[in-house]
Amino acid sequence: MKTFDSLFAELQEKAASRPAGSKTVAELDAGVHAIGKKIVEEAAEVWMAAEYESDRETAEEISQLLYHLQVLMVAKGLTLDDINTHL
Ligand SMILES: N=c1c2ncn([C@@H]3O[C@H](COP(=O)(O)OP(=O)(O)OP(=O)(O)O)[C@@H](O)[C@H]3O)c2ncn1[C@@H]1O[C@H](COP(=O)(O)O)[C@@H](O)[C@H]1O
Repeated sequence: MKTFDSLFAELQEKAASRPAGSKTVAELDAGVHAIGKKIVEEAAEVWMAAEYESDRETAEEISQLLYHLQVLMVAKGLTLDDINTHL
């Protein structure tokens, strides 16, 4: 099963190799402003799912929020250690 760390490694590799059809590459090319908007949108979807939808749907929305946060980390050149040091 994919984990937070393994997904991050995959996204870093996608950013470096830039394969055709990658949503991550498209999002990185859209820039930090667009990624930030996506994070806010996904955060709202997490909130709404937690209040009104099932646990499975909430978990799915959380996974999408984590994905978009990781894309922002890659866009900014942040590493997992940069984040982990603040946990
Ligand atoms: N985990 C994810 C993931 N989670 C969310 N998303 C993106 O988030 C979108 C879902 O957002 P929404 O639910 O808001 O759907 P939407 O608004 O209709 O989507 P958009 O119109 O915004 O594209 C999807 O379309 C994906 O673009 C993800 N895109 C990719 N991954 C994983 O990232 C890795 C690299 O993916 P690629 O870069 O596409 O190869 C792979 O392991 C993928 O499984």
